Amino acid sequence: MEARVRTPGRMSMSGDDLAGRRGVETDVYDPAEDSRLLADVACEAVSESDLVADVGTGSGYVAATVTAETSARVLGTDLNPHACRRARDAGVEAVRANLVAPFRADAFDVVLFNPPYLPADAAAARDDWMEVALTGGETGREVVEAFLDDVGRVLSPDGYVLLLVSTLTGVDEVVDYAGERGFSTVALADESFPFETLSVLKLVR
Ligand SMILES: C[S@@+](CC[C@H](N)C(=O)[O-])C[C@H]1O[C@@H](n2cnc3c(N)ncnc32)[C@H](O)[C@@H]1O
Repeated sequence: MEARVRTPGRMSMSGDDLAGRRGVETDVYDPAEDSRLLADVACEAVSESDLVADVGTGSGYVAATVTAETSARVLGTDLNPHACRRARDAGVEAVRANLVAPFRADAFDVVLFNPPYLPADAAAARDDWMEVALTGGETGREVVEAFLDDVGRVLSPDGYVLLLVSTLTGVDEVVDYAGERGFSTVALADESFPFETLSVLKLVR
């Protein structure tokens, strides 16, 4: 599966852009530069013996890439049933789940998440799966914060999170929120685009 580079990316999407994207999209987020950045960092970080969760797996691109490059077992999860089907078609073990809710404590060595992070535009809001893939409530951080509230529970003692964030979402706010949940944070990679910088944060306790 190839990551498709979108120009411009989701960072610069207005409501019209979203509508246009929806016009050519189905129900599943196609891999883009954010997916590729997270996959690249994860391929460097993950070991063969790790059990990995790819939360919000979408097409399964990140999970499939990490499995192919590292031989680690990667379980994909997504709220969107169409995404779960598409990920399975790509060879990914995928389950429908809200974030990490169904998983037992200490289940994963590594949790990956390329979250919905755009602040929602109430005027352009649509009740569909692309909205779920792209927007994180009024601040853009609502899904990320819900994730940070629970992800520590499912991490093994030496486990860590690789989280894709954007300057559009407020990186400092995400780092502060993670800190309040007991995580320290280091940025492993950054990539700048005209309208935003994407970073992959490693969160450890
Ligand atoms: C930006 S897309 C990323 C897709 C894929 N990981 C990638 O990098 O190409 C965000 C994904 O998170 C999923 N998602 C949104 N809210 C979720 C939730 N509460 N629980 C699980 N998945 C969720 C969306 O359905 C979407 O597939």
